Amino acid sequence: MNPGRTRWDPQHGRWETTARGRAVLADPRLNKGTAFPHDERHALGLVGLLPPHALTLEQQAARAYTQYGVQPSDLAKHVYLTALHDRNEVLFHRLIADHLDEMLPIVYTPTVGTAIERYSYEYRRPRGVYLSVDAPEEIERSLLATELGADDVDLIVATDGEAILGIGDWGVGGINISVGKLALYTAAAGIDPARTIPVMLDVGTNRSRLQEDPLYLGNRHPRAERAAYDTFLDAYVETATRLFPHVVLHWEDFAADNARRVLARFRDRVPTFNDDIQGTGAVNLAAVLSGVRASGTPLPGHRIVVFGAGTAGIGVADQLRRALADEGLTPEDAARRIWCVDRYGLLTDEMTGLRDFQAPYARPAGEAAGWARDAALGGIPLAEVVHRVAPTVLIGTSGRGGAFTEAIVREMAASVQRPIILPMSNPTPLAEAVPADLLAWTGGRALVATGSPFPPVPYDGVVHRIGQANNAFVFPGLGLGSIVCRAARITDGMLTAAAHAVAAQVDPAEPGTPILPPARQLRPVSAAVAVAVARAAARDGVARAVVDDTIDSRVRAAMWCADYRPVQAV
Ligand SMILES: NC(=O)c1ccc[n+]([C@@H]2O[C@H](COP(=O)([O-])OP(=O)(O)OC[C@H]3O[C@@H](n4cnc5c(N)ncnc54)[C@H](O)[C@@H]3O)[C@@H](O)[C@H]2O)c1
Ligand SMILES: O=C(O)C[C@H](O)C(=O)O
Ligand SMILES: [Mg+2]
Repeated sequence: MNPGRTRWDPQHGRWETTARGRAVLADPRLNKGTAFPHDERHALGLVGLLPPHALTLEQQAARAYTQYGVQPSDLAKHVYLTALHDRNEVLFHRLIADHLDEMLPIVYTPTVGTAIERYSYEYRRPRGVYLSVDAPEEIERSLLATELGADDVDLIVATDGEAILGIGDWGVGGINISVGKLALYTAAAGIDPARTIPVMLDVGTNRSRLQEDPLYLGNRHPRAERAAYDTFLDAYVETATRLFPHVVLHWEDFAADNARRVLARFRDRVPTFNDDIQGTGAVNLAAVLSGVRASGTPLPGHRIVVFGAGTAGIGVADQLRRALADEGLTPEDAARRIWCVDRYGLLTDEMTGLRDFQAPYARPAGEAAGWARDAALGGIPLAEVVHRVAPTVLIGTSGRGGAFTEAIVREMAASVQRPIILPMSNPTPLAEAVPADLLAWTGGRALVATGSPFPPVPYDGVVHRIGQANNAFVFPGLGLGSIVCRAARITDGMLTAAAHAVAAQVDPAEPGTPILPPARQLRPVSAAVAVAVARAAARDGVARAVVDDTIDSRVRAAMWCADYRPVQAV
């Protein structure tokens, strides 16, 4: 079977291919299955290879939805969608677009977590590009194997699989988070899937169970030491940006130290962002701003506790601090409104082992001198911090399911009318509290949003819909805006703009209204985020394309939709 050459012809809005027959059906970009019209069947050598009657995309999507519906578990649904993705990309994206609310938890958190854990068992076909720390010299050849040229790639999502959601090191299975994020880019922001690449940066795994598993598909050695790791990442960024000069580089699910280091190393050189630090920081800021509006107290009047001071937690704190500074506070005063609690308790400046990115939030030891310490923990626990600080905002980025206990939440709610409580950890079992409990413990007063999706909670005659404080509300629009304005860098100003754009999409004044928009509005929300991001890029002097009054329509015109395009035999 000769796969032939296939390219997208933007001028005519069609695929051109030298492939014929079964090679066409085997290419998920080209394959329309039973929807191939008769003229294309003839031109592409498909006559006789398909049953005679041609269906429409809508009919195919309805059939696929039925097939999806009879899958016995969420993992089976994920596997079904993955197989569909590998057969027919347009149909996959159409199905997701038609059922976004329902399928988001399957292609994305929480089920993507299970799929990552089960990767080497559920494996059917490869997707994306797998790069190995043991062969940095193969990076160029591997990226070129996609057959994509210099002008063909807008976006790469890469992970090293060390800190997947809150479930830790899953090695090569992490490719599924890159794939899942890209599915969201397309569903939410209409990023053309053919112009993206999911990448697995396989630097090994420290999970011995994977190293010893005969079916494990990744490198079977411990994670590379720092020098080899850095050489590999340098080579990846150098090669990717040389081959694809317009590419935006998205980093996902790196462990905290590498996440910070890698971002700091490249953010002033190329358009790049870390989703867990910056995307999360921005969606959290959106949720806080929206909750703050509902609470009636302006932001500087709030006391914020962040539980879990790692990649996401400090990313969240950094953007809150900037938002407070925007309200006129000095950076020091802004940091004083934020109390961070990590695995050894409240961060204080007498702590040993404080990480450099945590240091700005360390409280002066004197402030907490008389506070109760927990001997087993080795520091001041969350309960004591809540007792002493009386926070108005409580954020969970710890990956510790159930950490916001009834006692803690009741204590918080005793001194604040509308407590803003955001258990952001994923997947679902790791949420610091579940919305039904939070509403029960606060007499329905809590303003809640969660990292993974939760169903609405009826309480005292009001149905409370639960917003999803997930970076999915930010990264798709951030990517789209950056691509459309050809951003040379991704600045803090672009992230703040994204947060404000998300917050502007909701009016949480009505009882029961979520503080973030519903997932089914991801597309208009992402368009608004993209416009705000492009404008901010222009203000910050990093937009390489013109950003003027036409930016709104240009963003919308750039959004890809899941429809079949003509396939031209050449
Ligand atoms: N909703 C979102 O958009 C979003 C985005 C990114 C991350 N997250 C979630 O946040 C969680 C953390 O992710 P991360 O990438 O920041 O991981 P991380 O490992 O960098 O950070 C977790 C932090 O929690 C601390 N911690 C662990 N046990 C603790 C305990 N008992 N008490 C207090 N702190 C404790 C760790 O020391 C670490 O600093 C994950 O569950 C992840 O899914 C959510
Ligand atoms: O992937 C998600 O659902 C959000 C976030 O990036 C996470 O790591 O939890
Ligand atoms: Mg993540």
